Amino acid sequence: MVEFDDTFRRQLHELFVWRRDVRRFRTDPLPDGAIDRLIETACLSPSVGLSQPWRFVIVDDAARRRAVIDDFKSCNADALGAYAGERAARYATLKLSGLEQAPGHLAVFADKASDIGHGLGRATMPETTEYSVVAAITAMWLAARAEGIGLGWVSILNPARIHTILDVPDTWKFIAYLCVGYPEAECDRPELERAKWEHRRGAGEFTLRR
Ligand SMILES: Cc1cc2c(cc1C)N(C[C@H](O)[C@H](O)[C@H](O)COP(=O)(O)O)c1[nH]c(=O)[nH]c(=O)c1N2
Repeated sequence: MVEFDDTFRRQLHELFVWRRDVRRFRTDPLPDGAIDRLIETACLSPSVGLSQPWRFVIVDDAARRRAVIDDFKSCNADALGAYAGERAARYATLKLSGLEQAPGHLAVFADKASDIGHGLGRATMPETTEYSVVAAITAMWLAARAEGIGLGWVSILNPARIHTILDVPDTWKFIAYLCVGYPEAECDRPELERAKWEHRRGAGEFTLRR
């Protein structure tokens, strides 16, 4: 039996406040085993039917990393092209990945074909497989921050291309490409808010009572 006290709860709240999506990394390497440890923590996450559908690919190969970076550049150029006027000008100023600097690259997939969990909870909502993987990523994001490690989620990528680059089974659905490393700086406000792209809103805007 473990009990959590007020001090822990205050610190946990600070962890939520100070977790960031990181795009600006120092290039110094992560300690040996850091990514494996984060994956171990992620595997403690809730999953539909205890299916543990997360699949992790640590990307160390330089050619594969280069191919992912090239795909990001191509997708980001397309994304920029979809905006016009002032919004396009602002988009062009944003830094939307730390792929070039981050010492760690980690791709995360959902295994849609796994029998683990015997289908429990998935018959009516098959998408709960993907939800489970996102829950694991969130746990990893917070665990990393608690160690001073930053994590940046990159979704400006072509999933089919990532499949080919990483040569993973067809039944794996691409969920996230994560940059991992030490952040250049810490902040308690999202970078997109500081860049005046969007502002963070409070819970009152998203909560209904019925
Ligand atoms: C599913 C998903 C996908 C992405 C992101 C997040 C999530 C949850 N985010 C990070 C996102 O911009 C960031 O979380 C918000 O701006 C809020 O900032 P903090 O995470 O609070 O720092 C993100 N950021 C970025 O620069 N490039 C990207 O491709 C993505 N993609």
